[in-house]
Amino acid sequence: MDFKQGYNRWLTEEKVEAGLKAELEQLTDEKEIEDRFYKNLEFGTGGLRGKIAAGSNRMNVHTVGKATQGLATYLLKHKKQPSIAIAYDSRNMSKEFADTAASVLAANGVKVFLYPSLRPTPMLSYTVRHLETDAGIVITASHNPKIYNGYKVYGNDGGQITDEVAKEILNFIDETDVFDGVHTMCLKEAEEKGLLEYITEEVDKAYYNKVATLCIRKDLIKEKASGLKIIYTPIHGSGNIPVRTMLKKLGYEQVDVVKEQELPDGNFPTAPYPNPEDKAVFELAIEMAKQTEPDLIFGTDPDCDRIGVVVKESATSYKVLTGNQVGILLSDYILNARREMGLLSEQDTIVKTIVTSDMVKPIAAHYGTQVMDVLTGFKYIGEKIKEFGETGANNFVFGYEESYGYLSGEFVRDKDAVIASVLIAEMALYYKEQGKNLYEALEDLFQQYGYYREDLISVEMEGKDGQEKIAAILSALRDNTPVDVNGVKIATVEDYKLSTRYNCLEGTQETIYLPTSNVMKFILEDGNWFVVRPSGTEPKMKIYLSIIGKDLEDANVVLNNFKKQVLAVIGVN
Ligand SMILES: O=P(O)(O)OC[C@H]1O[C@H](O)[C@H](O)[C@@H](O)[C@@H]1O
Repeated sequence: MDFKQGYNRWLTEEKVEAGLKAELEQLTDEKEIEDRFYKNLEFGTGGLRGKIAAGSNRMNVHTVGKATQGLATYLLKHKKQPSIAIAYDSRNMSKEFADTAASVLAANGVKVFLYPSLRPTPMLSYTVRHLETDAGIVITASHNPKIYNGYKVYGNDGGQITDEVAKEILNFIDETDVFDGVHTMCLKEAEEKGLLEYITEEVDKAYYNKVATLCIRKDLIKEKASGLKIIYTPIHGSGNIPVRTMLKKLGYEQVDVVKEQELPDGNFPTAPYPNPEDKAVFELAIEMAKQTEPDLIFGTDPDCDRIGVVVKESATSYKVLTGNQVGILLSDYILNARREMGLLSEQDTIVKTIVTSDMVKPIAAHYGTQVMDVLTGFKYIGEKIKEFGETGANNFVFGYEESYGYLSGEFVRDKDAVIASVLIAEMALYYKEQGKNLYEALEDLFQQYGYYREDLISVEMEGKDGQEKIAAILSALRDNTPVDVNGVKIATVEDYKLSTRYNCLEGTQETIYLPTSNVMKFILEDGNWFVVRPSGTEPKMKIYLSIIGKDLEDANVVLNNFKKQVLAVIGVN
């Protein structure tokens, strides 16, 4: 795409929104202009995600309008009178983009159900199922910094759209001219014509009632919840009301919210990177904890699909558990509680992703249950829930990713930090009754199943050059496959692009039955592994590492060494 042509068109086109045009007129840096116009913002299975700014490769009312026009065309092709639910989070421009999407859909005759105020992403997933709409949209860039926004599309099953559907929608988007091809209707007119309805509290209530059904040790909660001291931070996002409502409903009376991070604010003033993976977002919560000594500290990201848990490690130090560690704790807790309640069955299945720790495997084996691996992305876990519903061969009990996403139950088909907060509170309460905090409970699991440790290295690679560099690194790994890491042989190479699992020791190969993706996984003879993949949501290459140590200290040493060795193998430093 000739970026100069695109730039000139946006400069001269009448329909360009005045603020965006003014922004474009100010641009002088040729590289910046190229990056904004060398392509259209990509629409993939994750929908759109990009910087909020003017340009064809940016998030703005025009690119959102174009994507929505493509989506409307897709819906109308498959259904005579389609309907859709729309939610948005606390980000800058989220409400505006939600309104733009509603306006375009209504103009195309699609019936829109729009939330009147911010809601978590998982509540949209629920709403699609509850209102039986044909699709859903959430405006959010999840945990990304404030300059980003995004647009995720859901199917009528409440899960994020599949690769196939995304491709079909993309074709319609590509056929749409960003200015002349997008229909719009003012929202007032849409309401009058019955094409727009605002979603009422009835849906919130139905969702809260469903979440309450996921508690396992119900008596324990009834008797003891009021004694658990919790510090919670919504990190300026959409979790504040739903998480507190749920905790209150269940009887957790002692919930202190971090005041400075309580209210929605798209500038994330106290947490520039509003990601519960980042310890910095918990600094204020930890300060509070030093005064009040709570039993549990946790925080949810802006669209409340991710959750981070902080534990007290020693008298003075607090630590954010990794996504893997919370997943391990919850997996064991859920299976154990199900066993105690007589609910456990061989069909019980935990679904995780290929970049998530394998420590859950011996745990599931201990309870006689199963673990299934899928590609990175919660949509693949959502797809499994759907498949289990169809075949009846498995019973979905829990799904999680190392990236701080968890889900139990079947009425939501995406990671849900409201649900996770309720489960984590119940788990903390259970261990409190045993005289342990979550850190001690985790230590017990390590002792029983092995000292699994994981790490994630994210290498920033911005723009077009960055994309090319990541592709080149993966090609090099594919073409000149490493044979060892510091003398330890690589036993298995999984290439998810070619769908092959190669046993390097025996020279045999089998097929991987997962959708294709440009991901390489290397499993060493000693069971340690690393994975390389491009992030689908940020300009980053991600390297995931997993090792098993003899004890906590050994695991730290092994992990540190492994990190250096793997970086050397990949040729990144
Ligand atoms: O592709 P990445 O940047 O690693 O992000 C991967 C993550 O993207 C989104 O947040 C999805 O909802 C997650 O399910 C997924 O894990």
